[in-house]
Amino acid sequence: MTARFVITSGEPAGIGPDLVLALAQQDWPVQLVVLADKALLEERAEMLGLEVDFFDYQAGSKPQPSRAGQLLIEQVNLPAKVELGKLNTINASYVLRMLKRAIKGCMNNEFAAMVTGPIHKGVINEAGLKFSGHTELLAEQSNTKQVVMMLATPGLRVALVTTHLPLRDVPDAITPELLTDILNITNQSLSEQFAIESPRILVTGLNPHAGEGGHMGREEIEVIEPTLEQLSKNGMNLHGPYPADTLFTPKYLQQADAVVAMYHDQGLPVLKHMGFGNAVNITLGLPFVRTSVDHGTALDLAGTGKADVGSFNYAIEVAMQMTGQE
Ligand SMILES: NC(=O)C1=CN([C@@H]2O[C@H](COP(=O)(O)OP(=O)(O)OC[C@H]3O[C@@H](n4cnc5c(N)ncnc54)[C@H](O)[C@@H]3O)[C@@H](O)[C@H]2O)C=CC1
Ligand SMILES: NCC(=O)COP(=O)(O)O
Repeated sequence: MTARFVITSGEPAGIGPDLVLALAQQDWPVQLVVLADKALLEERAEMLGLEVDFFDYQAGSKPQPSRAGQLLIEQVNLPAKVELGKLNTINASYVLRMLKRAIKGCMNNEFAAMVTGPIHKGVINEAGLKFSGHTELLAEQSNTKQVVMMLATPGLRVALVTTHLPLRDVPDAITPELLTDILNITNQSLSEQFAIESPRILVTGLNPHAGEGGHMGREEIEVIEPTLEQLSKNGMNLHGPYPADTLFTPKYLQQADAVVAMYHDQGLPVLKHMGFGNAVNITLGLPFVRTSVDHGTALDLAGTGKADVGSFNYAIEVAMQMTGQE
């Protein structure tokens, strides 16, 4: 049977609406159900000069592959009119309603996967709604104790121990328990969802030169090394901790199935330098498949026709691979 994926269209003032319209320019072997305000998409399609026919999604209907020129929509009402590129706190609830609807549909198997468009974390917080990111919301709403953010581009996968928190708080957040969970989830997901036998995982240190034998920080000696030792005894194929500036060189990466980095801006700039526009963000450890774009809301590009849809397409393709559609 054709698989049905739910697509959240993201921050309405950004490029999310443009990207979902771009998805409708080609056929897909799965059915894509887009959560959005139809009037917003109609207006954006006109601006971009795109011909798209909109159809209303009927839950319970038989899924059919999505066809070029057509978009299946579930209506989500926008509280306020959108000005291109201008964030509006009143519309923050719209973004969260789409996400919660998608999560509910994935949890009850209405959808085989969710693919998310970019949201703006700042405006949601400005609206008084505490929000760190999709990753954290997905864990909370699906009652999952721990998830892993992993970005992937052909030739490199980077999973993170910590995600959206101030840099000042990172060292204290890296405990043996958290590191153990992150490595277990990453290892299990690479084996089961990516069919990699005994994945070879390289782990970064936290400090410059991985602490230089304790002279530049002791987290490697006190937390990272003992955790890797323990998990290696259990049979995991782990290597490190390596200085991040050594690990992210071809000699090391050629032999890696994934890198586990300690924090967001230790791992992601390297991945984006290598594959921006052709990378995907995957949340591992959830009871369903969730993929997303590698970029943000690009407010400067909304409605211009200059947004690159490469990462969104790749996010759908990876969701198809992960759900056995390819
Ligand atoms: N998946 C998600 O929901 C993500 C959301 N964000 C959020 O996005 C917001 C804006 O973040 P920024 O740091 O400004 O990053 P950004 O990715 O929105 O923009 C950075 C630069 O890349 C360009 N760019 C981004 N996507 C593009 C695309 N598809 N095609 C062509 N050019 C593109 C933009 O024009 C800008 O010059 C923040 O609130 C951040 O938290 C950031 C990353 C991922
Ligand atoms: N850099 C990735 C990012 O910030 C997206 O995070 P999330 O919203 O998918 O948790």
